[in-house]
Amino acid sequence: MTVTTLTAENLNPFKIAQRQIEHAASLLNLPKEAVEILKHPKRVLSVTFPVKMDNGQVRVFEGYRSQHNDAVGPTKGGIRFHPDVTLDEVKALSMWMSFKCGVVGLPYGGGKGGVICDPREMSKGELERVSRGFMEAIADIVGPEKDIPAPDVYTTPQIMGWMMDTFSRLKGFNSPGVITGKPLIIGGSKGRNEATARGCVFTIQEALKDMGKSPEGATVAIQGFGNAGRIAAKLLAELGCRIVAVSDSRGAIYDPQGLDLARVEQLKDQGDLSAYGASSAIQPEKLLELDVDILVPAALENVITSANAAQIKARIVAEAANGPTTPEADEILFGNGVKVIPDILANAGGVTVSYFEWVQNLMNYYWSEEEVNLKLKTAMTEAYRAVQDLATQYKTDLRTAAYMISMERISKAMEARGWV
Ligand SMILES: NC(=O)C1=CN([C@@H]2O[C@H](COP(=O)(O)OP(=O)(O)OC[C@H]3O[C@@H](n4cnc5c(N)ncnc54)[C@H](O)[C@@H]3O)[C@@H](O)[C@H]2O)C=CC1
Ligand SMILES: O=C(O)CCC(=O)C(=O)O
Repeated sequence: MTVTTLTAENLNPFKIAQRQIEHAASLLNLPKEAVEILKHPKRVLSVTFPVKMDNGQVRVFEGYRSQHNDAVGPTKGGIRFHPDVTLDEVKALSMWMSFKCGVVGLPYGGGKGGVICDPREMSKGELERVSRGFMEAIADIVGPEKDIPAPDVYTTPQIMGWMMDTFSRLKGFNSPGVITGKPLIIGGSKGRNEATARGCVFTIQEALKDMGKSPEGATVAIQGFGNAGRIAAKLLAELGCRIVAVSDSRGAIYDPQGLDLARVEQLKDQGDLSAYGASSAIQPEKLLELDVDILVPAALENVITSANAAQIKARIVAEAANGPTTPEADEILFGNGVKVIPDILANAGGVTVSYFEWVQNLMNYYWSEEEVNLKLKTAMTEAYRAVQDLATQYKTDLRTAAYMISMERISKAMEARGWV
């Protein structure tokens, strides 16, 4: 008799990122030292900083900045404000940034930051003081030629503006290139706010084309209704898709006939999607299992695991979020013929336009929105095609192919520098 021991799936994002690297490395012929280097961030800074809250009390916040690999160029990646931020999450997010930049061929390595806090419970003044406090705490290791932050979960253009201002004051000169995703008036790029979603939609269009399907009438469920999810909903609806379900941190709504997006947006602005109507409310986790053509996870990590992957009915899973699918779930989805457009490709539009913003800051010359969007379309479409071609060649999934392209690129840069 054989006894099968079921071990719990390891949901630690850092361990997951390392497994993804090892899996892609098994199909490549890279120096083993290069693979070992890629499995760890080069530098991690852990900080605490005091902030005076509105009630007069001082609260000490904790945050991190992880810089994964700078062989290709300075490190780049967002800053997350969320109560569940952990050091291992930030490390993984910085690793995913390196591979994301590699997929779209940007001259950057990966970085990421996070502060353990809940902006939904802070006043505007408290949020500003936390933002400035964190930038002051990490100022020594960031900069336009070192490490360039940007927005991520629960951080906004306004927060980028405050952080840029703090950095500039510390240095004694205006330094717009230290951070991207800024308000337009202080050096932001046209198109950056929509870029993550727009890039994701370009990849969905390519996937649909390969399947011989049209976006017209395709049904879509979107988890997360913030920068990535909300704008993806709008852009997909403009292409003729039917958005049947959306969710946020408070709940999910579903209408098989298609949601009235203008009303959903209005309710989100008022802070309560559930006011859409009781008959449309569904269990948030059920959104992932709806019978739709396209599923867009656009919230947090580890939402598609071995526990629900077999129940996913969507034909395309476009990962606007970072790390929504575990390796075990990837295997199940691939086996079931579900096309997963991996985070490091699907959401690379954000950092691509961040790169355009940084370039514009450095040359002090600004582009039209049309120019930005056209350059973004070219970058995303070419990246998608390269990843799809390699996946076909190796009979593997798109995530593995995307890792292979990036790891090869970073490894070559490390060799050229004499690191390995
Ligand atoms: N903002 C950007 O440029 C980029 C963002 N991403 C990724 O996209 C994802 C979403 O980020 P943003 O849209 O920027 O953040 P955001 O802060 O603008 O929006 C997050 C949304 O997720 C919702 N949410 C939070 N917890 C949830 C849960 N448990 N279930 C359902 N919804 C939940 C929130 O209510 C909010 O609607 C993250 O994984 C982020 O790393 C990736 C690339 C770039
Ligand atoms: O725009 C950027 O630099 C990075 C955005 C980001 O954090 C991400 O792609 O996950």
